[in-house]
Formats: sequence, structure tokens, C-alpha cells
Amino acid sequence: MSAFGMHGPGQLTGPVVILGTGLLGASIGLGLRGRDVEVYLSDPSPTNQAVAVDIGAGLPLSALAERGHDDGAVRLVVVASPPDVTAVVVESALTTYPNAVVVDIASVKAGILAALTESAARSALDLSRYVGTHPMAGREKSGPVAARGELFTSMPWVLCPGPEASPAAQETARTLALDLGAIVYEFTPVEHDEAVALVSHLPQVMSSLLASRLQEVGEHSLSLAGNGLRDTTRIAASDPKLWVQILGANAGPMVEILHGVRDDLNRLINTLEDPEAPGARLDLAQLMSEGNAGQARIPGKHGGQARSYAWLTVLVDDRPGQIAHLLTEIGEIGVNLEDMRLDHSSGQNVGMVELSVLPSRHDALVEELSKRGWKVLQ
Ligand SMILES: NC(=O)C1=CN([C@@H]2O[C@H](COP(=O)(O)OP(=O)(O)OC[C@H]3O[C@@H](n4cnc5c(N)ncnc54)[C@H](O)[C@@H]3O)[C@@H](O)[C@H]2O)C=CC1
Ligand SMILES: O=C(O)C(=O)Cc1ccc(O)cc1
Repeated sequence: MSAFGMHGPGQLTGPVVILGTGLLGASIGLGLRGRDVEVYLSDPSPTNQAVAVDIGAGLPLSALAERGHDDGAVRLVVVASPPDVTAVVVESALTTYPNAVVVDIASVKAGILAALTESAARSALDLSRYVGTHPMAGREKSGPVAARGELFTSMPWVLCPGPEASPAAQETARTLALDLGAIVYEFTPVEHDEAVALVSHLPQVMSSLLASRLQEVGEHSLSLAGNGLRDTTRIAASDPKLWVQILGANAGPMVEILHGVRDDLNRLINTLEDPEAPGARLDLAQLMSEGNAGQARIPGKHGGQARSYAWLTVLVDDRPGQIAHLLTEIGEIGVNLEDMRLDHSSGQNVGMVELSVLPSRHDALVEELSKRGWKVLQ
């Protein structure tokens, strides 16, 4: 059993080759190693490859032959390179590994399938072994140092098979996602690109636009920043190189959505230019309630139904061990935490731990924690 064997074996059989060992490639390697799958890693950046090997995401690709395998033995190739080189890397993997299923995980799907279909029309490319996929899980950091084997647990993973993908190749792609703990969805590449324009690419653009407003503001104003600003700008820290490629490859669906956003912004500007005008307050109320209605439709994390939780805030001294102590006590009280955020009161030696729980458990937790001497704000 490997060092990560506590996750138990999966269904997938190796050897698996991962091409591109950044955040996603190394995370997939870690997850598969946790299920004892034989994984080999390759990256044009020797540093990224070495880091991925060091964290236990697999062995260098050179070890494939050393372990007695030829290229024909490879069962699955995962292409985890940047989107703009993905079609070329898939094409070369289909040729190099004649018996392997090849999946890619790039964030945009239709253009890659179109490029491969065009290549296949000119050469003898076997697209029955190719399945485009997209795990809807990531981070605002890139590179293998940020990799996590659990990244995909309970997250959506979209399969976008082209018309030539064989049932066996689709089954292998599905097994990869399921072994890594993901929830599998099937979309056509075009449906996928339209959906992610709204649920993934627009949030990134809005977050970046908002955060870019902060470049010139004085420190005095920034010191008032609270969770609203942090929540809405987390992904503004994402890698520009990746997002230039994603947005460029999904420009059509994005432009359509951005026209709608521009109309809404124009409406808001017009209203706020004359906030005392008849109907202005109603218009603002409508805008806010339209937002409420959209927000309420977002499914809960892990694909569950949208659900509202109750929040409470516990003040903790800024000393080592305080948060661990608080969590232990909550465990003893027997309340399950749904979410947790940490914050600091600026300029004070006190931390604020925000906890979310099922509404039915909120009052009991407040009462029990208060009895045990914790300062609880509701
Ligand atoms: N970052 C995220 O949150 C998510 C990213 N993706 C997709 O996953 C893929 C990888 O993204 P990240 O891991 O975030 O990027 P990353 O920048 O962390 O890693 C990309 C890796 O690909 C390597 N690479 C560059 N050219 C290559 C080539 N020709 N062949 C093989 N490897 C090559 C780079 O050296 C780097 O190590 C992208 O296609 C992205 O759209 C999908 C879901 C989430
Ligand atoms: O950090 C987050 O919340 C993300 O949503 C990351 C992400 C980035 C790119 C993708 O194609 C999918 C997911």
C-alpha cells in the first residue's frame, strides 16, 4: 500500500501518464497514487516535474521503461497542460501511446475538439480513444506546490465526449473522475463552454474587474475591508497566463453574457444618477432581489441542493492552539460544522472564527459554547 493508501483502491488500472504537472496534473497524480495506481509524470518544466515527483504525485516518465513497460502498456494519458497547447499534446499522446485512452482536462472544450477533428481529417488520428473532460475544481494558485489529492472530492467533473469517442474510452474517463471522488456530468462541448462562461468565467472576470478598482485606493480606505470584499475578490489572485487563454478560447459565449452585464450596469448607473426620481428606489430593490433570486439557485457545495445555514462568530485570543481547542469543544458538543472562516479584528490581538451550522443546531451551540466560557457573537 502506498503512503496515501488510506483512500483505498480505485477501479482504474495503470500505468497512467500525466503530461503537465502543474496544479491540476499533480493533483490528479496525488489522487491516483492515493489509490495505488502506477503514475508517470512529464512536464517541459524540469522544476514542475521534479516538485510533482517530490510531493508523491508519481514517478518521472523515464521510469516507465525502467519498470519494464513499453509505451503500448500505458492505459490512460491525462493531458493537463495549458489550454492553448492541449490539442497538440493530445494529438502527440494518441500517437505515442497506441493503446491508451487520452483525456484532457482543459477549461474550454469546443475549440480543442475542433482542432483535433481537423487534424484527424488530414492524418490517421484515432479519436475513438480521446475524451475531452473538465474537472470543475481548482484553486486561485498554479503549479504543483499548490496541488491537493483531495481537490476533486465531491466536485463536478464534466465529460464532453466527441462523436467518435468509443464507449470504452468514455468509461475510462468516467472511472478516472469517480476514482478521484468527483461527481460526473455529461455535456456536449458547446453546451459546456456556454455553461462555464456563466458559472466560472464570468465570476473570474467580475472578481478581477472589482479587484482592479483597488489598485489606486489609499491604505486608509483598504483598512476597512471586510469579508464581502474578500469573498468577491478571492479568485482575482488567479494566474493571468491561464486566464488569458481561457477567456480567449471562450470569447463568443463570454461576449454575449457581458452584453447583459453591461445593460444591467447601465441601468444601475442611470438609476443612481437620479436616486430621488420616481421609481428609482423600486428599481434598486428589483436589482437586489434579482440578485437574491440568482444566488438562491446556486447548488450547495458538493452538488447538493442550495441550503441556508446559520452563522455565529466566536472571538478567540490570538494564541497558538486556540482554534484547535475551539474545534475540539464543538466536536464534544456534537455539532457538525458546515463551513468555517477565520478573520482578524484589525489592530487587536483577537481572532474571529465564523462558523456555519444547520439552523436547528445554532442556538444549542451558542448556549453550550457560552457556558464553556467562549465569547460568542450571533
Ligand atoms: N487552475 C484551475 O483551477 C483549473 C485548471 N484547469 C485546466 O487544467 C490545465 C492545467 O492548469 P493548471 O494545472 O492550473 O496550470 P499550471 O500552470 O499549474 O500547470 C500547467 C503545467 O503544464 C506544463 N506545460 C506547459 N506546456 C506543456 C506541454 N506542451 N506539454 C505538457 N505540459 C506542459 C507547464 O510547465 C505547467 O507545469 C489547463 O488546461 C486548465 O485550463 C481545469 C480546472 C481547474
Ligand atoms: O478557485 C475556484 O473557485 C475555481 O473555480 C477554480 C477553477 C478555475 C478554472 C476552472 O476551469 C475550474 C475551476
